[in-house]
Amino acid sequence: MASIFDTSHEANYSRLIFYPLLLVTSLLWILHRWQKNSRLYQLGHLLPGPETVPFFGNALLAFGKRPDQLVDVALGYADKYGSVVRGFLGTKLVVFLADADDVEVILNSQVHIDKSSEYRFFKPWLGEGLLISTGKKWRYHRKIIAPTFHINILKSFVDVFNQNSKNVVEKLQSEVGKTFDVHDHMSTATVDILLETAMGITRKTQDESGFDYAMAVMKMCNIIHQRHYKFWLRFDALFNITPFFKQQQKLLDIIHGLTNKVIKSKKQTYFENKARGFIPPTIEELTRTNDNDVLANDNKTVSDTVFKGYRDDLDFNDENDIGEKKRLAFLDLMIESAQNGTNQLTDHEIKEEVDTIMFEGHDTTAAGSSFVLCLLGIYKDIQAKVYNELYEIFGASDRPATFADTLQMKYLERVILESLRMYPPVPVIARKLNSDVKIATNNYVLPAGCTVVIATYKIHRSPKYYKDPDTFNPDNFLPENTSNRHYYSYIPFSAGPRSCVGRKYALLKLKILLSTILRNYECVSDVPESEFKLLADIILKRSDGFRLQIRPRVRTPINVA
Ligand code: HEM
Repeated sequence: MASIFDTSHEANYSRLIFYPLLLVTSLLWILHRWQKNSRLYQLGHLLPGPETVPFFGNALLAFGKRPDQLVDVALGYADKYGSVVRGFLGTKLVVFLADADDVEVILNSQVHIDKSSEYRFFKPWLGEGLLISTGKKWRYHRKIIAPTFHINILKSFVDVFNQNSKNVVEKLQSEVGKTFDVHDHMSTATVDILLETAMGITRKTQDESGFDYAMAVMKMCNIIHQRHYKFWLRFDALFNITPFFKQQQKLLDIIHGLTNKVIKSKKQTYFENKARGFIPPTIEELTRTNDNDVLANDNKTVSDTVFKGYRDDLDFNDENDIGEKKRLAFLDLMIESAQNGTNQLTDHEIKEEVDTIMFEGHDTTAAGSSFVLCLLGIYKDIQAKVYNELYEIFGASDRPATFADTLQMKYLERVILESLRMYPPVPVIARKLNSDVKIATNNYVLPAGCTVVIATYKIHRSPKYYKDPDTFNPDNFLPENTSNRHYYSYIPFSAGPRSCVGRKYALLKLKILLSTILRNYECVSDVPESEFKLLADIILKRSDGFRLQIRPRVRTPINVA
């Protein structure tokens, strides 16, 4: 009796395991067949790339790798397969492009402007701001935001850039004689500058909330970085049960709390001023150019030439000095034009744009300036040439830089551009295709629905466009070397209609910040480039830290061998 009972119990137990297993296997088989028959899969497999395994595609290739190892993994595949490489992350097709002709097809298009799904991690923070919005909304907002970065408005920020650069120099005094991470200082300075230029919050008017905001921006960037390289954090359901989610909520309360508070108080001030008969100048008035202004060749920056083939909506330095104009932060400009009816932005949309500018303008320039200082610390002869140029402009004086001075910093500008070539702060750009695209390489067709990753870092290091691409050489940006180079072989700020609106702002700020530091300190770095441990999440950084030493500068010209 007992043995009969045991046998039927075992049979029940086997059935309990067998049927669910059969169901799961059948489902996986159906999924696999569906995957194999899908258009994305079939067209994707016509592109070069590593062997795939069922369900995972190529996702396992990145499994167990540290974020700093992923850069080498990705570069290894690019070396093996060439300028077009496909990979499957499960059912998702990702195509990496590293040829300027192919990249131009995507970036120069008015159609392929949608960001890839990875950008959704920014949504709780930036909402539908310029970085992630698309379609009509993006086009409308871009039309409103681009003029607020007009060169005349940027000129009015020169004092802010100078004052904050001076603050950095003072803070750096405590680092003399030590080895320290210069990125911390660049990050703080960048947020301070942004608080003032984007929101009009100065050190004087800033209370604790300004400092908390700066800290929250830095920590939010960190959480988003984690979501990019920790695979499981990509799923909202999992992310929402981790401590990161709670931390994110708190940080967003601080960030949005301050932006909302500032918008409210700025609007109130606007109405009070209006009642007293004071109307601030409009964007049109601030950016109006004088027809008699002649474009002198001396007023062109190196980047005016480098970026002239970008076909974007940013103006050039096409005028002489416009004289003293009132300084208005981006937020003031947006409020003013919303109130006078020039734009239809709601307070909520203005908040999203200000938050976007705070994010985009922060980590990018902090990383960019840190790379420049470390590279100059390594290449002393190049640093000497930069200093000699600064000495010619400023002598031994301590006077702040003017906009006209920045136009004379041609060698420094080449150094910045070269640093952005070798270490582009945004190392890749990702787009989602809504329709098929034929690219120049082998007439390959990239199918609708795939994600295109433009491998800026790889293009910038291609021997096809740069002689000795792994050597730091600011002369790569001499006119004779730039004139015949493919425009899309240099895209640190992206290019085309969706290029970085902050490009001119960034270059002007970098010139003032870096020139002020270099007039006061000599940089020394004993970590060669070969030992940089690059970490590419959203922004390219060094996981080994931006270690630097500084010495007070002896203000005399340096003999360059
Ligand atoms: C060295 C500094 C910077 C670099 C290398 C850089 C690079 C870039 C790149 C590559 C993009 C395109 C991103 C993409 O398509 O995924 C972008 C977009 C953008 N950047 Fe920058 N950026 C810098 C500084 C700034 C600054 C200082 C600001 C503002 C103050 C800014 C504001 C923006 C905005 C708003 C967008 C979105 C534009 C759009 O989609 O229409 N950036 N930036």
